[in-house]
Amino acid sequence: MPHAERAWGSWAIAAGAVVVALCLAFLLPQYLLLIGTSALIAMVSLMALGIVTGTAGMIALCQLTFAAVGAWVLDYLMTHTSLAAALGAVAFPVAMIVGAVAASALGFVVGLPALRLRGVNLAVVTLGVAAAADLTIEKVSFPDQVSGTPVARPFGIPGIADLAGNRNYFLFTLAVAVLIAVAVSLLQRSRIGSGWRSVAFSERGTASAGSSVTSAKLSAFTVSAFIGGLAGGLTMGQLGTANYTTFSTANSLGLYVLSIVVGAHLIDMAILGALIFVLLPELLKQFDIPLDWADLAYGVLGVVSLTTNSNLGTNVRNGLLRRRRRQPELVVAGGAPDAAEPSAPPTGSAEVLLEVRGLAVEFGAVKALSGVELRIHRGEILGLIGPNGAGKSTLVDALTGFLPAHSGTVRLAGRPIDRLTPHRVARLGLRRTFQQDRVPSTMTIGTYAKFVARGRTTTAQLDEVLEYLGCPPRSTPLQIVDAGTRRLIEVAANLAAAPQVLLLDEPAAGLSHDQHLAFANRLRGIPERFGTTLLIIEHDLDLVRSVCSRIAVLDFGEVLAVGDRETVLSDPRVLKAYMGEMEML
Ligand SMILES: Nc1ncnc2c1ncn2[C@@H]1O[C@H](COP(=O)(O)OP(=O)(O)OP(=O)(O)O)[C@@H](O)[C@H]1O
Repeated sequence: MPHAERAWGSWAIAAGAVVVALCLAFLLPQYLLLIGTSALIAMVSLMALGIVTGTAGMIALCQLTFAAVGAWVLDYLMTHTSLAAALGAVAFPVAMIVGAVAASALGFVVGLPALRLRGVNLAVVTLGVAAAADLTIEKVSFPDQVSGTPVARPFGIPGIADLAGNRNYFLFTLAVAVLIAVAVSLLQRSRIGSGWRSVAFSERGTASAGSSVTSAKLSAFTVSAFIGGLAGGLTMGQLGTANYTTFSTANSLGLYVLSIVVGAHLIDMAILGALIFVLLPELLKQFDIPLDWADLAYGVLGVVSLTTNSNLGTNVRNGLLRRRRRQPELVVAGGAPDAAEPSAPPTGSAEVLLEVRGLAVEFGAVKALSGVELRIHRGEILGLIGPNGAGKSTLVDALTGFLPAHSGTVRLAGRPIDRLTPHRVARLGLRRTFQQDRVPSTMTIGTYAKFVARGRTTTAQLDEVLEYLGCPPRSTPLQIVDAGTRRLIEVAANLAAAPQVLLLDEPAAGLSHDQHLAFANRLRGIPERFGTTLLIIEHDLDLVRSVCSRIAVLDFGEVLAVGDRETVLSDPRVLKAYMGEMEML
């Protein structure tokens, strides 16, 4: 099913849910209206958590701590200050937003450890935050408990003893939930959302696209905490009062498991999660089963989701949208060689665009690179070859900022870049691709390429570069693209960013023979057509011979030879270095 169709499917489900909720507001009795409001608040919490866990791929076990902060600040402003008297009907929404800002500040702080920690270590830290918050709130208590005055609902809506009050508060919560759903949906489709999805798949891939991994992670935590804080404010309005058990660590854990079960980064699935959240306890009550069994049910569903690498939400979604069960066929790049392409490799100008002097990298006792000197001229394609373990990938890592602990200097168009972070290097116009797959399967080709290009391309230019390299159309989901084609898409996306120099680390791995030939033809035309100078690491010497005018050879971390291809490939030292791989030459 095309991506656009799926997006419309989500909107249709969400719009249908809003209509149903509006109807229910006028049909449901008092008690069910209260449950409906709880479901909407749970939906908001799930959307918030879905940003950090589902989209950005980090574990956060303190989501209700953010809600607690939002609720506490709102409670304080409404019961201990003159805000309500000064602002009247709008005091509640204003206090709710101030509470959410306070929660987002905490989210930023909690996100800081995420810059260094991943997986279970991050889980432990966020769990610690939740436990510390539990203890603190138990000690300081909620302001309404100290004053004995419950929080007044917004716009003069009466309290929970009143049917009209509960209906109006349900509608208020519905309006807030819809606004948040629209905002989250737009964010997910924006550059910021692409950054979250990219960082979940590969931090190196994100940095090489010129995006800051730090910003992506911190923004995910901050936005998630902001929305969590709004959910806390809504809870205060719903209950009028709160204590330390309302936002407990155990409830945070339950919410996390629920988000795993339903895949809450999809907004329609946050609705499903909210329904499970309120209906499961009701069902248990009907059968006189203790409510603790709900936690057990979440636990079992969570374990099933984690072990089967699937979730209830996606399964229900697939069923609702009647998506075909079988895996769609892989999309592969076209591969017929094009006779119209230039036949001689470009030689470039005399200008040195990238200059490497005395570069050395050590991994403990291993000298991966020592005294590397290299000059790449504007407009050329330089081949970098060498036996396995010679230091080729290490060189690309060092040039692009991924190995800060190196000595020597690197200059791009005369500017020193060797102390810059990877995303700064990428933004200055030195881009790279990877040997391993760093292309996130959660995006379409177009979304990914636009993210990598950082606004330096128009849709028409993007289509041109994709077509030039024989890639599938923009709307194709990367999930159904084969591994070799994904590398071509990585090259195309980086070309769309119009870098000065692009370093390609084994770009032809995984391509068929036909695709190989077509790719070689296309590579030769890149400097002239797109103005990008290339350095290519490749084990396939036929490809190197056919596209590179000059070749550099690395062996045991040192430059063994550099010069025009015939001279280098017939150099006896190079032949010796390749002993055992002689048939390649
Ligand atoms: N993170 C690391 N820690 C320790 N040693 C490393 C690390 N990365 C690379 N090395 C070592 O540095 C040397 C150069 O490795 P590198 O991957 O750069 O070689 P390569 O020429 O790219 O090899 P290949 O062609 O197999 O990709 C090897 O001896 C490798 O074992």
